[in-house]
Amino acid sequence: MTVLIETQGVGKAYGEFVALDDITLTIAEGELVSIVGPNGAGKTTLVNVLTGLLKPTAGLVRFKGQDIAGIGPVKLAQRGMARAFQLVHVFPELTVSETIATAVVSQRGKSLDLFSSVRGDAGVNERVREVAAIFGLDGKLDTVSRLLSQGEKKLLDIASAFALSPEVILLDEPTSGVSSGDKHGIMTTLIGAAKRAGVKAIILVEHDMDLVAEYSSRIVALKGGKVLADRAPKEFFEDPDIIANIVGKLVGRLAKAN
Ligand SMILES: Nc1ncnc2c1ncn2[C@@H]1O[C@H](COP(=O)(O)OP(=O)(O)OP(=O)(O)O)[C@@H](O)[C@H]1O
Repeated sequence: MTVLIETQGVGKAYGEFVALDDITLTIAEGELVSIVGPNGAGKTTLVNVLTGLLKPTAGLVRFKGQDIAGIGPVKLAQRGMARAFQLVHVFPELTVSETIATAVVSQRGKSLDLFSSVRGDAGVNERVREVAAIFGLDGKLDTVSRLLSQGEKKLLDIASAFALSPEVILLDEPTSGVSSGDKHGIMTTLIGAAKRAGVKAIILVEHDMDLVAEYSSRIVALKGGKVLADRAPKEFFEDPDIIANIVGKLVGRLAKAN
């Protein structure tokens, strides 16, 4: 298995507070690795380190063998790892086509003089239509994103990350805010799209244990900034310690939220 991402002894402190402690893990081609854990476990901090947004205070983080500590999302996307930008929330008045075009243009290193240049750029338009079609959004190209359903907004966010043609994609609660009936539809759409688009690995941060159990090839559980478990789903959900420390708590939280 080709390793795409690896951390060795990663630590991250916010002042005196240790949010990540000695995290060593790998993510290889073909994997869908879920990162789970209770509130405050360090998931967001870890993901920010893995995507080069935060520089760890200790240890190494590498993507395809190269140090990516703190390199930032733009450089990281150019090297092949992308994360949904939540553009839909930032620019609710942009259409589906303009939102995806923003990502395509940023990847091609063009200036953001978007709407004069993009409309006439056949290459960009073609890529926008291609990405929209993968996500079933081709009928909505001229709809402003504010008017999309919650599920469509999620798909548009993820489509924008796919527009960067990444090898690795990071999905941070891709179905949050979506009704439970639509969650599996979104997951299957995006996993199918990832395969078709040549994405080699997916990192998923997710609280919904149903989704984690169904779609992960491996699960990394964090607690108090440490790796509590790093296992395949079957072993993960059969371990009573994990059920007590992670799954039970999250299921309890979901039950309260629903
Ligand atoms: N910028 C910061 N400064 C100080 N402490 C922080 C900062 N960011 C996060 N923390 C703390 O670090 C710990 C880990 O936070 P993090 O957001 O990574 O957890 P999480 O697992 O993503 O939680 P949640 O599920 O609630 O989003 C928390 O105790 C949080 O309060």
